[in-house]
Amino acid sequence: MTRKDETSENGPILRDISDQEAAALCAQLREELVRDVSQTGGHLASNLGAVELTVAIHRVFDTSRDRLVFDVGHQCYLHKMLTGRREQMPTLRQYGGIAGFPKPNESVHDAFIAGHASNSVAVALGMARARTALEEDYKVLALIGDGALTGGLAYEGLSNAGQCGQQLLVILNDNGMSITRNVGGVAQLLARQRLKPKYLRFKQNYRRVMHAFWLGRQIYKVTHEIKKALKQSLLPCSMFEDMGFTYLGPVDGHDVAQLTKTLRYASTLNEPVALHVRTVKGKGFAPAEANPDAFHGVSPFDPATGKANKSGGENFSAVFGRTLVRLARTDRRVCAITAAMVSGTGLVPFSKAFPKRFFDVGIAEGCAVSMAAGMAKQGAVPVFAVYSTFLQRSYDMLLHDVAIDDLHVVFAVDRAGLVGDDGETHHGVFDVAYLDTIPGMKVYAPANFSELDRMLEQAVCRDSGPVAVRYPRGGQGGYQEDSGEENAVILRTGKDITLAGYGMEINDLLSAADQLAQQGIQAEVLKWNVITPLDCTLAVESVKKTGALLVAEECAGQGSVGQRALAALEEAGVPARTALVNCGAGYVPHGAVSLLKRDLGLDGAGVFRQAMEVLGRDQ
Ligand SMILES: Cc1ncc(C[n+]2csc(CCOP(=O)(O)OP(=O)(O)O)c2C)c(N)n1
Ligand SMILES: CC(=O)[C@@H](O)[C@H](O)COP(=O)(O)O
Ligand SMILES: [Mg+2]
Repeated sequence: MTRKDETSENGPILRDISDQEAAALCAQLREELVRDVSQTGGHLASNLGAVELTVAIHRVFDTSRDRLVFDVGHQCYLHKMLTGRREQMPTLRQYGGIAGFPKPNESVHDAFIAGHASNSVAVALGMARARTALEEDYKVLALIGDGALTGGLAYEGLSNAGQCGQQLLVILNDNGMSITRNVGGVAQLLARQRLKPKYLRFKQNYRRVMHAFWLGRQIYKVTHEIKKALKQSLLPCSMFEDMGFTYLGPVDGHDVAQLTKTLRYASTLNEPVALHVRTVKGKGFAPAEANPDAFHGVSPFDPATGKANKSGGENFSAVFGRTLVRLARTDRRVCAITAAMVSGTGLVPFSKAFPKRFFDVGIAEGCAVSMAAGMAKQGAVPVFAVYSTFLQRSYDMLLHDVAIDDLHVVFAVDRAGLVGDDGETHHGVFDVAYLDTIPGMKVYAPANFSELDRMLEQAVCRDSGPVAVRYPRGGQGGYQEDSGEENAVILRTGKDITLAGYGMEINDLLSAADQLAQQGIQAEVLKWNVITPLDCTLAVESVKKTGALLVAEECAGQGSVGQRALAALEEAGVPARTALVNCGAGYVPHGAVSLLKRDLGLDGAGVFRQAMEVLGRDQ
């Protein structure tokens, strides 16, 4: 049986439902959303806040033709539910299931890839321009949150879009929150903008009073000045209008009837329109409304209480945060920077202990790196804690602002390697290559908590120039010793094959070495502690002995440590049978890290299998 809310041959999916039916559908979707995400985990709070908005959009626009561009895309679950994927929600973010972000290869309704913030307006503008150039006829929408609006790329998009002179609807979903409370001047401007209804009421009353009584020129002048001051304090000139948009709002984002009416009106305007919608992050699920930060991205939980099914346990981010607090206690030059990821990067304790030395720049990784460069130039020791995938945004700032002058900026590169459920937009598999291209850069790859603690101290207190410490999402593995201060160390000696790697992959190499030992093969296990600049002296010596090298790493194949190691062998004239095990040339999908590693041959069994192949041994 088809459902009224999922059938669309032509036109908006929900075009035929009444306001009452729309409100009932919102309640039902909200309930299902909580139920499904409590099983799979995911971005619950953002989606709860976008229920009415998504339903209203699907009452007005036909997303199979009209192009709806999500910013970040973490708030697309309702859209997926309404576009034929409602039954698949229990597979959300699971290996082989539907993705947690829009994917054009999943549905014609997903107009564009999303995952990284602030690009939606630029992408939507590109679509609008293509539509006009190709003389086609459809609407283009960008749905952007107030958090994403802290990113510079959003303004590049807006600045161009406002002047484009054609239909383009930017919907601002303003809930006052990024992952944590939104920061910066634009967040303040939006907060004031939300007071607009009060201002309008004031204006109406003021006019009425002025018409009723003639109070004389002097009084008028005085009140005019008061009004001007009030206007400046309550409603600074609308940023959107100044950029060329017709500004509508702010509108109550949980009144589906009103939203639909406003969207219907907006859809008739053949010009750039900015619709400002006020929403509540976590709306309708009390634990999420009370704690939207904790429910931004959740692991499976009890839908009755909101309590997580499993407690998280110790992780690299928390160890990083603690170590940085320790270092900052003895050195007042140490400062911490985040780009809207204060909780994810483990910086909450630092922000509380040293509020004057803690800076959240919003979703502005480029700004964070340039700001860190400025701080370093003036004698501070800035530590920018950032996810590997988001640091990609700052490649030019790394090269231009930090490296040329060899400034001592420390990069705490979190979520390095596979991250799991977020998938291809979020895996930290490119930093190994891109950081290696930065002149003067040093990159540490701790394999466990105690190495992270020591290497971070080294990076902050004793190194100079740009230096990064990269570590993965989650907890440590069985290998928990500190391997010491050498650039590379032999953890286990053997004569038949060299298994080399760094970071948490060491656990899989040691497991493979155990499995090889059961076949009578003695593997030498080499661990790099520093991967840029890469010192291959020990690796070359080892391979001279074993005649075979396998390098395993959770990173893209191009620019990998393995590639560099092979080049070093060639340069040294050491012949060897070799295998490079990594993420290859493509993108890695979403799913549990253990399953992704299995598919890539990066788990212990996979490394064992490939080592056997290198050695030409039957299994
Ligand atoms: C370039 C980049 N940096 C950081 C992030 C991590 N991130 C994901 S969602 C989010 C907050 C987004 O806030 P907003 O756009 O207001 O959406 P809301 O969750 O409030 O609906 C952040 C910082 C990201 N996705 N992309
Ligand atoms: C949507 C987004 O980019 C973040 O919310 C990200 O999903 C956080 O990932 P972690 O769960 O690893 O902090
Ligand atoms: Mg927000």
